[in-house]
Amino acid sequence: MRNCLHSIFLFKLYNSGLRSRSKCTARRGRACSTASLRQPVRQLVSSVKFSPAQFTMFTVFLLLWLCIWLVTCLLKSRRPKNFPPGPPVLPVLGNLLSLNLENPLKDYERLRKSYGNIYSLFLGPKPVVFINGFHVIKEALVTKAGDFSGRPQDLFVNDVTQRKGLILADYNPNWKEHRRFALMTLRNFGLGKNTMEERIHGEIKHIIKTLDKSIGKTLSPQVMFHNAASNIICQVLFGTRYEYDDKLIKVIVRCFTENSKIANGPWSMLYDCYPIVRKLPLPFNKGFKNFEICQNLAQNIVDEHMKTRVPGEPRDFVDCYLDELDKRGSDGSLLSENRLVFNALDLHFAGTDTTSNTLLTGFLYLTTYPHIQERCQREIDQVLKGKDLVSFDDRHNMPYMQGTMIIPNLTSVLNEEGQWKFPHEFNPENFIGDQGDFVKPEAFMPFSTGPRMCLGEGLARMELFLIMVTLLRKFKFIWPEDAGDPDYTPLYGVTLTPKPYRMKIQLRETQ
Ligand code: HEM
Repeated sequence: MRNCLHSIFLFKLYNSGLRSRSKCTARRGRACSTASLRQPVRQLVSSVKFSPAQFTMFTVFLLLWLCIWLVTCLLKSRRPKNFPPGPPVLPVLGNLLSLNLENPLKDYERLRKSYGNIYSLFLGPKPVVFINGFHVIKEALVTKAGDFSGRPQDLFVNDVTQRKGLILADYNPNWKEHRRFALMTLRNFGLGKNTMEERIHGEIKHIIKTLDKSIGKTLSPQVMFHNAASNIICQVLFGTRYEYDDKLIKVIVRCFTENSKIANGPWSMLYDCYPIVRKLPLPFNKGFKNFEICQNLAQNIVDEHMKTRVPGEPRDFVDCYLDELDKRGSDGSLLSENRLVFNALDLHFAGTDTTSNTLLTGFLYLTTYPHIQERCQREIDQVLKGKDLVSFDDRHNMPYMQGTMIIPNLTSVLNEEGQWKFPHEFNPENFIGDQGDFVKPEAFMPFSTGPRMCLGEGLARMELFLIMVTLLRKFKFIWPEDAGDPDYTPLYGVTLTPKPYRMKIQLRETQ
């Protein structure tokens, strides 16, 4: 396994070397005066006259060069010895033609069935190894964590985020320091304490206000859940929430959702495979523009904090980071004002798209499986009785409700035969033990596992539980009669999003 990663790494080094060399040549070319070149070139062209023998030699030379190029491509795209199996590789294209680049999830599953849990593909000329299934993933991410906790540094997303964030940071002291700082600050701001629950309940009031306006009508929940998730993490990061029609947050959330799709889309795949296309005006440039917009907005927020902060009295993550910078001074720390902007953006993105898409998936299934929705509501009524608000601790008495969190991510493990009672069904029974108690199967790893596992898991779990219970207690969610059959196929992106849908809102009769 280490060998596989090693060859990918070498390939990346090779690529980046080529890229920087071609840049130098281009720069040198630009420095020359084009006018001074034109004259000798014209003279050369007019003085060249081919005899038939020269022409034949030239053609033979060209054909020979083409053959050498083809053989080199063929050799480059052959699987190295001991490399995991996979489908036959085409020169230059690799296995790109065997994938649906808009959404390759079904292809990955098909290849897994043909070649086993560890197989390889060539994305263009780049070899990559896919690992699937609970045991293999656990062995890689936990047992051999040191070998598998790095992150590639030569992809579209690295260039967009300028290699300064946390999610894609390589496994190095910079990642370690920023991860430790983020975890510590999240804890200080109430993760696992009542303060965070209060913040989430505060946001739920706004969700309820939006739903109340739609009683008896249908509503597309996408923007509402994205804004709610964004506001919860924004309060921790920037000490503020934004109204759902606020211009700034609308722009940021739009950039996040677009970039989530662009980053896993066909154009960024092209960008990753063929460095030669990177400077061309192709649709992936939108990703750079979107990120720049977010970066400027986040920089403004940080600038505002620098003006209004009281050192030693942090209001939020940004203030904590600035306090830490003061404390460390110039002791060679890896924290910096510039990195603050990128880390805050990473946390904002990671805390928005993920949680909101999970809520959207949850409600899609609950509206289309009304018997499961009703069973959840019976359990909620029974446990909460006269209680005003649900608290995170109530989850211990709601085994069925906890079991509704099915997340179509890390799909190979979350659907794996042998790991689940009903591997291909939306069925909370997957999480119910013989005694009717809540049981979390080992294969439930939507937050990943090992040192790079999600650092917002605690916050996300709290958000999902409190939001779902509160909304299910008050409202009934109905699949509209004229909406046709539900389509559960997710849209592919950094996180999987359900296709846009509408749900009908009713007040529950018990209310
Ligand atoms: C249902 C919601 C969520 C899901 C399913 C989820 C899932 C994941 C997964 C699978 C990873 C590992 C990615 C990798 O291997 O590189 C991850 C990493 C991460 N998540 Fe989440 N996440 C969620 C919510 C959140 C929230 C609310 C936050 C914000 C506090 C957050 C912050 C992060 C960060 C910063 C990382 C990178 C950690 C590192 O590389 O050390 N996530 N998440």
